[in-house]
Amino acid sequence: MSGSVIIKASNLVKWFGEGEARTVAVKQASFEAQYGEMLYIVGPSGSGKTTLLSMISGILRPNEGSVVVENQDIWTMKDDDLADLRLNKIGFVFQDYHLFPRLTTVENVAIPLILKKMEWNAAMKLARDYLDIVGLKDRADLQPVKLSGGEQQRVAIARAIAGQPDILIFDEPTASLDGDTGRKIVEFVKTNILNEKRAIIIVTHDSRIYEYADRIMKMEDGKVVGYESGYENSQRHEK
Ligand SMILES: Nc1ncnc2c1ncn2[C@@H]1O[C@H](COP(=O)(O)OP(=O)(O)OP(=O)(O)O)[C@@H](O)[C@H]1O
Repeated sequence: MSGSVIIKASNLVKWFGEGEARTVAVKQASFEAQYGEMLYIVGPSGSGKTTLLSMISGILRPNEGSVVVENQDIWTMKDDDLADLRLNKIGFVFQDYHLFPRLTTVENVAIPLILKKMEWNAAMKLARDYLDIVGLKDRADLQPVKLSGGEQQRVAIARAIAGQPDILIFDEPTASLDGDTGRKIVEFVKTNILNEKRAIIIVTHDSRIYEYADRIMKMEDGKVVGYESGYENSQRHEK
């Protein structure tokens, strides 16, 4: 499936507020993401990255334009179908992990499985397997507060992949991590989580991880203004 389109966003427009208070956050943005690719979205603060992500993941309805995910035009779907798509096809890893502090790490990872109505014991068993994939099987019964930032990030990754999403979205994955841990996480994700049935989208400001991108899409002032390859970009940063 590598090379074919998993997300096609066309002419997306989103504004907030009305009249003089109106801010147009995304202005006619179009792009495609492909199966098997790690696509970065970069750009200055306020350039519309989060708003764009919210529209392609079925969270925020665009004012104009369309989003097609695996051949489904998501903003024409019924609410229930859109909720199913969000649960089954899209996984989010948030900058501050969003782990539930009172649950153990394995319970955190089991959440999407329970939401998909898997029986409790089976969900916990599978959640342990996902923790094993991210190298944290021995931390399964601890609460998140006992883990380092990099470990918590890996728990969030295990939880996101437990839902078996085709599209995995990371919002600033390295922002709370030191440079070395951040690079290791992204390298891990590229080697172990990305495959040809899946796409990974990363919003980041962190040029230290550009080398892992297949493509870097640049946004400015609500618009997509160009692309670079991760390699070109890391070469430039090394000069
Ligand atoms: N809910 C909202 N209500 C009003 N304005 C908003 C809202 N969300 C975003 N905006 C505005 O839309 C513009 C784009 O914001 P957005 O968060 O998408 O940018 P960003 O590139 O993700 O920024 P950052 O890198 O700082 O997260 C900004 O001017 C922002 O103030």
